[in-house]
Amino acid sequence: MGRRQAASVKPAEAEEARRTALRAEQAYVTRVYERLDEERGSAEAALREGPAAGGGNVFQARVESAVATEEAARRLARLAGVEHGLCFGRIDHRADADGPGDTFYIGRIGLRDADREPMLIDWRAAAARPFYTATPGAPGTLARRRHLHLRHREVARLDDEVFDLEGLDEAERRGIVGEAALLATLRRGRTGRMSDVVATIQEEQDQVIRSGLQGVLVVQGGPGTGKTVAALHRAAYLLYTHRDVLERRGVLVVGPNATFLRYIEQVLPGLGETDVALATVGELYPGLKATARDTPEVAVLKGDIRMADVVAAAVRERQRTPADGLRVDADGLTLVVDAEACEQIRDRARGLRLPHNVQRRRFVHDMLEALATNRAEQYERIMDEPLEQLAGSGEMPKWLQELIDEAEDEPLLDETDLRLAKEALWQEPAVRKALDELWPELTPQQLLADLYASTDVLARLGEQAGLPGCDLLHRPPGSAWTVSDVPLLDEAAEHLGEDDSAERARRRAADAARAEEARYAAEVMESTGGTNMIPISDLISAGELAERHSDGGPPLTTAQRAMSDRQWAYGHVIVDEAQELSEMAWRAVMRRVPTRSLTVVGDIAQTGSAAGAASWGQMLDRYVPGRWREQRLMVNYRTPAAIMRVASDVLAAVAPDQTPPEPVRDDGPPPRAVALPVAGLPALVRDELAGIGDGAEGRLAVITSAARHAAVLEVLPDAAVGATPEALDSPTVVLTAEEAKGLEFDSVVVVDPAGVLAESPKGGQDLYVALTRPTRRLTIVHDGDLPPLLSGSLAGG
Ligand SMILES: Nc1ncnc2c1ncn2[C@@H]1O[C@H](COP(=O)(O)OP(=O)(O)OP(=O)(O)O)[C@@H](O)[C@H]1O
Repeated sequence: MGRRQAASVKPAEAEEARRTALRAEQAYVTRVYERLDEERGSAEAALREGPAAGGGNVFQARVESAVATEEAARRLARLAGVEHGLCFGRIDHRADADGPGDTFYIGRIGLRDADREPMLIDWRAAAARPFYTATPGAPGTLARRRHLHLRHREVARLDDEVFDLEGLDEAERRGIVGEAALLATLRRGRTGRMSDVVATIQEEQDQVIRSGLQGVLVVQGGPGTGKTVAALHRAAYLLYTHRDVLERRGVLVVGPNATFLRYIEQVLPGLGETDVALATVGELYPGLKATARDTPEVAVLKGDIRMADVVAAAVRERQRTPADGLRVDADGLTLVVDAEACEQIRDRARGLRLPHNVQRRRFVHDMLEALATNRAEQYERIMDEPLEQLAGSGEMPKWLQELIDEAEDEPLLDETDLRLAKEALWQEPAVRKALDELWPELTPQQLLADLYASTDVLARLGEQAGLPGCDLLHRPPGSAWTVSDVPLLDEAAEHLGEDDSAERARRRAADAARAEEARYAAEVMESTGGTNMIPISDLISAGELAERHSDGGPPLTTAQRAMSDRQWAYGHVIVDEAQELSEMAWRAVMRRVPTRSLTVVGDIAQTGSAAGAASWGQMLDRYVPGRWREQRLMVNYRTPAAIMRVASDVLAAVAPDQTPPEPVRDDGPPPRAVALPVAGLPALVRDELAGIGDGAEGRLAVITSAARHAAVLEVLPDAAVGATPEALDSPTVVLTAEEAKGLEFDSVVVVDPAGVLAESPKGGQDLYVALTRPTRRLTIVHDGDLPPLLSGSLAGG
């Protein structure tokens, strides 16, 4: 870290200097917190006061104050999130000929004093950048970087890195204090939640964080290189730098499972950002929270890009024409539309290039017209029969013949007749049934459930799309939706258009809410003196006022609005553990960010899903051919070197073309392998928990093969299980390797490594993932032979 100490300072002097420095920093930090309290106070007051007392235009004021209140609420949320470690750094620029160098304090947010002078620089501001980028080799204009470690509002410790001893005055030189801030942070026990690293961001991470908003940035890095944490800081940085666009359009973070999202959910609020949408792929389709997983074979099929063609074909299958024409019994007649006309009507509807449910309106309209015309023709024939007999008998009166001759040139049905006839026919159950069968209104769920229900259709459409084996997707109707179904539902929704009936219901509910608001707004008008006191030009109608006030609850945040709207276009999307996404999942993600402004975070060496990525190009070139940029993170901040040696042996065997990251830590006990039946786990887990502290801080995960999962749960009944909310809060949790992805624990016990290897769909990546979860201790438990690829770097036990 390139820290140079002032070696000549005597210990007593150094101690006194340290105390003086601490006192000075404490005084500054106290002032900063006082300022934070003042800002909170004024935001709270703005919220409490609500609508500003009316001047001449009470309605305009009400609307404006609603906006101000929303802003105050947002500001309050931002201020509430930054209490912990508000100020964490200080940079001293070198003195030069013009005088002493500037000193800046760096914090989670920017604060100015009552005179608008900066007290705290937001870590994302350009002025804070040297705090992250200065190195001994390239210090820029910095003389010193100081880390302030706070405990609540107290300054507990200082760490200095001095780049230019000459650039500091004598008192400052004596006051140089500290131990490398990064390593101190890394050695802390895990709390079950990811925390921000805003005080110790490393330079290669800083480049990721501050990379431009436009285009696709791939952050490729081995386990523990801080990809996730850097991506989250990037979200906060982008929101700060491009707030105008991103606050409106929103930022979405896609993570591998709900536990992972919970694990990271505190990072952004701690960085002052509370309005970011977090979702798994299983939650991308509003209204659904799919968590069930398919077998690897099925997941591979559902994730294949050719499924897009299968879904498109499944929709076309539902736009039928009867081979012998349509015949419907209605009104005592059998109405007929011949096969050729049916096909023409279908093709006309298809030609609209609109979604199926919208095309359906055209199809129904044209079919009703054809049926109505046919009915009129039949009626005419019926009417004509007695007339023809009359004419044949030669007894046709002249006046009647003239009328018949006149009518010859008139259309069978005029516009009004046609409309009425169509309306009448649409009320006929038999007509509706027939048209629904030919071109049904469909929800994505119906389409997919019907497709999965038919082995024949699956096989046929799969073959047509060049994707054999689709009959494997067969399953009974009513089965739970899986994560791999969600991109297919999304695909189907694109073809079908929004569900018309659901949309109508939503509109009705919104209308009702608006009516209620309008009533309320009218009451406000009345109680505040009526409309005649307000200049007409400034008047906002009750309806308009209601419109702006949502439906009575707290206003929806951008993230909430975005998450409930399938067609929302985000300003930026971050995909974590992105190597796991299938081709179809990428389609669903890309749909949500038409500007293609994305951060893609992952590690090809950790791809566990059989449908996941073998390379970034495989997934991204389709959307941004050759236009994505890659940044690599090479340093592992999580896993100590001895444990990484074991993991690296596995990586060399399962993915020899991948390079493991370089560990920065070299502490902790050596990893060990223990020959032990599952029944011996409770004692081992007890010892391990004792080894990582008092249990209040330390977290332990037992990562097991699926084969041993049930047996492990039986002997560890108190442990939390799987990707559940408790998983992060319990001292011990039992997980599969897939569930452990992205998480970390002080101690990890890997049970049945041979099983984990054998079950890994890609051939071993899951074992690599499991071995790279610990921050301090690793124990491998086996009851058969240890797989040879593990024995090289392990101590027996
Ligand atoms: N600059 C840093 N300062 C302090 N801690 C850091 C820093 N960078 C990373 N870490 C810590 O290292 C650990 C690993 O980070 P993170 O989970 O982001 O890595 P990752 O690359 O996403 O790993 P994986 O691929 O295994 O999911 C976390 O505890 C994180 O807080």
